[in-house]
Amino acid sequence: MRKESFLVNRIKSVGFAIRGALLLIRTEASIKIQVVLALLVTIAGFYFEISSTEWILQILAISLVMGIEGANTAIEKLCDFIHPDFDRKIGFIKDVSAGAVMLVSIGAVIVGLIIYLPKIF
Ligand SMILES: Nc1ncnc2c1ncn2[C@@H]1O[C@H](COP(=O)(O)OP(=O)(O)OP(=O)(O)O)[C@@H](O)[C@H]1O
Repeated sequence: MRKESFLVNRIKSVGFAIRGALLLIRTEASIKIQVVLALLVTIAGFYFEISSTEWILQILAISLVMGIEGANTAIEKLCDFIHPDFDRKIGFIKDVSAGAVMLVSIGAVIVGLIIYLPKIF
């Protein structure tokens, strides 16, 4: 069988990644909420005319939370696939994975407060 070129392989990988991101947004409730929040802070960014540095921090915070949420979802699905029954170790893995989302979310909220509180009050 003919080996596909490096470029064709890369383009296919991007296609799989886009399909994964769309699946995530279509199927996971938590990421839907994060998408809505991301849209709201993006509107706020334009409304309050935040600086380039603030845009960079805001975009980093949004993508970090969504990226870790995606990884958390993948870990949960993997756990459910390899061990659908109740297991203390699976519970630990899922808790740690959810904890990672919570940690970056706290950071993102703090970034948001530092950017917007001085502009609102
Ligand atoms: N197979 C299992 N064995 C032990 N504990 C589990 C198991 N499945 C879930 N848990 C516990 O329930 C918690 C929630 O797990 P679940 O997979 O429902 O995640 P979730 O955060 O509710 O995910 P989502 O709402 O995105 O589907 C886990 O963090 C873990 O403490």
